[in-house]
Amino acid sequence: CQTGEVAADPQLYDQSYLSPVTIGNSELMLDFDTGSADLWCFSTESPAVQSAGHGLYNPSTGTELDGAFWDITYGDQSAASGNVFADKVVVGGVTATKQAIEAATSVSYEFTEDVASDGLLGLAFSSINTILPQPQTTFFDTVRNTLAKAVFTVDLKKGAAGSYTFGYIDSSKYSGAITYVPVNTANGFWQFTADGYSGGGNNASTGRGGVAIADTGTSLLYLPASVAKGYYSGVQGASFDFRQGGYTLPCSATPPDFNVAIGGKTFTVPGSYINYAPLRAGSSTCFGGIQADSGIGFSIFGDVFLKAVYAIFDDSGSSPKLGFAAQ
Ligand SMILES: O=C(CNCc1ccccc1)Nc1scc(-c2ccccc2)c1C(=O)NCc1ccccc1
Repeated sequence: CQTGEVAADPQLYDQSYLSPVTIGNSELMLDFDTGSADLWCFSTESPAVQSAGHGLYNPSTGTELDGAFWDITYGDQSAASGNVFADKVVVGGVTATKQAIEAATSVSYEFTEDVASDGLLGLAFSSINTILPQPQTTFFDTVRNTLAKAVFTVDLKKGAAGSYTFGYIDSSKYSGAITYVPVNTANGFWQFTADGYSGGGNNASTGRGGVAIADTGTSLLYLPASVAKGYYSGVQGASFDFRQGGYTLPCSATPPDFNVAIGGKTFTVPGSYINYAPLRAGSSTCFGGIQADSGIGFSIFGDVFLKAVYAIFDDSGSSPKLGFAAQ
């Protein structure tokens, strides 16, 4: 009965959180991503011009999955592709003896430039794993039956190291009760329904909720356009800047707290989390932590929301469920 815990280290402005993972005999820093289902990493097979500065997986310790390849494109059009090996993976003491490792033979510049990240560890459902001709399981699905309880938890923090646990819920990480909601796995995400929103200007259209996913791999909180518009209508100096592709606000602003009703419980995102980051170093204009989910098809509860709660990703019952508790 395995259990384990691993640190989640915030990158600049909490843009992403990285965790140490042992793959074969390399230790790499991976971005744990509940919004995708591929475990991929830079490798000795990646072109040097693309992998400079990154930790590399050396497939010599693994067994190649003949004829298997992978190719993934994310919503921001960043992309990676390569071939597949089976190798040992250890996360916080939890061991998968034969995990599909997707070794990159090509990555887009966004990944090359993010030198702190050596790849991603997908924690969405294996149904959206991109390996062809036969999709493989995520790390969580691979070790699930060996865990004390088929759950993992997410405790991200603003500007400080948080943690992921596997196989147990850490009662010291939250206060009050855990509120559970059902998960719809049809799209391969940890997808749930939010009941409603409040806070900010004209109370951000309280009452109308919608379909959302819990996504550690996305930095911000993407909400229905009407909710985002309503929220910023109460923030002095905030506006939708189409050149920046979203809402911006003065870095000197203290935006109001934002409340989300889920499972009949209200969770609050402190306003300071919504003054996200300067457009570029030294700018006095900041990008908003709440943005419109237009064109995505659902809302994305990314790190701006997740760092305000303790989140439980529970696949231990007859159907998966998500739990949220106040940190
Ligand atoms: O793709 C994910 C989870 N992985 C995030 C990630 C991590 C590292 C590098 C790149 C991406 N989540 C989801 S579910 C649905 C979308 C989406 C977003 C915008 C348009 C269409 C689909 C995304 C996604 O791409 N998230 C990351 C992101 C990047 C830029 C803007 C918004 C969201």
